[in-house]
Amino acid sequence: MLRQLHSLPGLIAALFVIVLTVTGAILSLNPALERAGTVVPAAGQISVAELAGRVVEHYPGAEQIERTPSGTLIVYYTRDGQVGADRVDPRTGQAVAPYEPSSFTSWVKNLHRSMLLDMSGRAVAGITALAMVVLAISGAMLLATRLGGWRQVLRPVRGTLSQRLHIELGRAAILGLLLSGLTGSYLSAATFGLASEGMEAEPEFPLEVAGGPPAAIDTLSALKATDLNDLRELVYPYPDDPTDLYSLGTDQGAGYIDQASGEWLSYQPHDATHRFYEFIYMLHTGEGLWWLGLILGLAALTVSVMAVTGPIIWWKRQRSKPKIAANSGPNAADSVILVGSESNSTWGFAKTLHDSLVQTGHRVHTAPMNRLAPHYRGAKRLFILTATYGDGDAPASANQFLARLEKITDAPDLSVAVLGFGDRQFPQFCGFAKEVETALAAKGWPQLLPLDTIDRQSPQEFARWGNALGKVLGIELTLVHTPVRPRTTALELAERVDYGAEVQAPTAVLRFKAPESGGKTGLLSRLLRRTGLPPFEAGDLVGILPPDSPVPRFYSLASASKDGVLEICVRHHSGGLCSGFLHALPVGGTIEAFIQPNPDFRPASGKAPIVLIGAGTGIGPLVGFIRHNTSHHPMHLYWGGRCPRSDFLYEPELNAYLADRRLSRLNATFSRVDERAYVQDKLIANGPELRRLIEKGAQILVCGGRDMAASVMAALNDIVAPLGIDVLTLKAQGRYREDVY
Ligand SMILES: Cc1cc2nc3c(=O)[nH]c(=O)nc-3n(C[C@H](O)[C@H](O)[C@H](O)COP(=O)(O)O)c2cc1C
Repeated sequence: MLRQLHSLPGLIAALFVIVLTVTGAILSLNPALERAGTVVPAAGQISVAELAGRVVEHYPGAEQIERTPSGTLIVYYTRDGQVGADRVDPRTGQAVAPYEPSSFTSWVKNLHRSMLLDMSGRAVAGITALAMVVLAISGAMLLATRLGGWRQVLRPVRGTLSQRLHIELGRAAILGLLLSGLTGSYLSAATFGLASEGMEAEPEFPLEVAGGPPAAIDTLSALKATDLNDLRELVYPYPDDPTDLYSLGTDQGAGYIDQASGEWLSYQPHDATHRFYEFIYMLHTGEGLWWLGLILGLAALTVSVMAVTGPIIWWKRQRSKPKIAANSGPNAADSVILVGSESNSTWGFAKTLHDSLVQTGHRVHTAPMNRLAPHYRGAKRLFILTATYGDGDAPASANQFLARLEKITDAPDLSVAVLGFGDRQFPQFCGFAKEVETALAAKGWPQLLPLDTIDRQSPQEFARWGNALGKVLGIELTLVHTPVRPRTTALELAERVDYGAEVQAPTAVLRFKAPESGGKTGLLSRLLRRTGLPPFEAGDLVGILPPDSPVPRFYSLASASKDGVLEICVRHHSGGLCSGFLHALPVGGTIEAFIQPNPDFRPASGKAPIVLIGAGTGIGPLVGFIRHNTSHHPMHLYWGGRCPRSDFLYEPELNAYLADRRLSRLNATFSRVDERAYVQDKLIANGPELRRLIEKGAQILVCGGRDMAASVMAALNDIVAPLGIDVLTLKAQGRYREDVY
């Protein structure tokens, strides 16, 4: 619901919001520009009488003096039968320049207020301002939900570039946008009589005047008692008419002043509602508060970027959403399927189960696990199909499931079957599915079937689970699902560097490029510096499909697409289908591959040092980070291999990076030399220095095998213990990230 509330008005209003905010940002410059070209005396320094006295010396035909909210003084006058208007200096009363309101500003103002139309345009502008309020509030609530509560809303965020831009800009600008949206909505409501503007003071016109010869303007007591900074306008009496009066408007009220006595003959203050209206007007326009205007203008500018990133996020979500037909509502369904997935393959299995149950007459509701509802009114059974990521962690669509489950107190009237999807190569095989099963059992949720697991999307294992489920449900259930082959790109091996054969750790650095398309396109691509590679960053994953297998194997990327090559570092495991295929691949040979973004595993921006830790092929993404460290951010690398003569991966590159300061410190250790040591031993030896780095806010990125990662974590726990923290604290702060396999 919250998401719909955020995305629907967002999409509809995007265009109008862009017009409103870009024009708003332009207009917000005016008060500051005006202020920069204006002398504003301190309060109590110049009275209206003094100013009027100075003005009259230069403008004997002055008819009116007006002061804008930013402090610009404009004198309207008649000279030789011609009317004119000048900006004047309050200290001398002399002209600064002729007053010529900018036609561009009036056009922009018109566009901002009414889309260059009449009242219908004003209504659109008002509704757009309201939509901006809805967007700002629903966006903040979405973020709070996503980050686990209002206290967490300032936590670092992860995600794709569009997501991070959208959230960071939204966070920076939200208060400004809320203020602009709320004040804009109020001003619009006032235009349409839905809110009151109050009454501008309308003093009575005095019927009697003191009479007698007019006194010099700089001696009039009412003008002497009025500070220049309170002036709005002073209108002079008609020349040679002793019965006419001065009309004076100030921030507080308005009235008429006798030409001869200089006394107020009538005066009326503005009412409180009008003063409130003017205050809101000032907050909206920044007129009279130029610095606020600039802040609001900057906030408004972020909207144009968010109006692009928002639809990109929405479109990507729509595209990746599986199309589930006949999806009943959560309370109308008798069977509920909840899906935990990161790269969507589990959705395919869920859809097969959904369709089969619908065909056998069931009403089925299928949704992501994060949408677990507190009640499913008519449901008899709940199926949880979930993948596992990281080191037994939840996939993206299930990362809030356990927290939601925790909040449900009553065991429901339905029974549950959990089916885990994973890969037996990972030590925490289906680790998250097991965690879910344990949490459900601890809460006393009845079991429909014991936990079952599917290795590498095996259609046979899924069909077998379907049979077991059919028996329990008393129906014929045939689950036939062939995993959809991911959309891949062909890449050609351009270069390989081999290491480690002598130490029984054959490892290759493989560099792929897009195959030459030749002809015109190739030339155009070269001219446009296009690489033909899909976009990726170092630290993302590449999924490679070995021949005769529909299931991809993932490798961490050591390059970014802007480098023009896709680089990975692969160790040959005996019997390994994909590593065997890659090690046998000759230069010129091709692979089928696709990118899986891994935005969590990246060096943080900012000045804090980065500590990179890895062993063996784990150096791949770490080298990528160092290669792109052209701003010479302090980076310390700890890496472990077997023997410096045989498997010192990337040795020449690392030395070059040390020389040009992309790498601050290289700590390489080897396990098959006389002083044998592993990377965790080096960490312990350098404990005090690491502690200093961590105290300075260092971020730690670990990449490599699971055993190494466990030893590194244990060593670092000992190292940071004197600081009163542990690795889990650093993890929660986003300062300890792992890419472990
Ligand atoms: C980076 C990464 C980490 C993974 N970690 C695990 C794991 O710890 N345990 C496991 O059983 N499977 C793991 N897997 C395998 C996935 O859970 C499995 O491929 C699953 O079928 C993917 O489902 P999805 O496409 O719906 O996300 C991992 C896969 C990747 C790419």
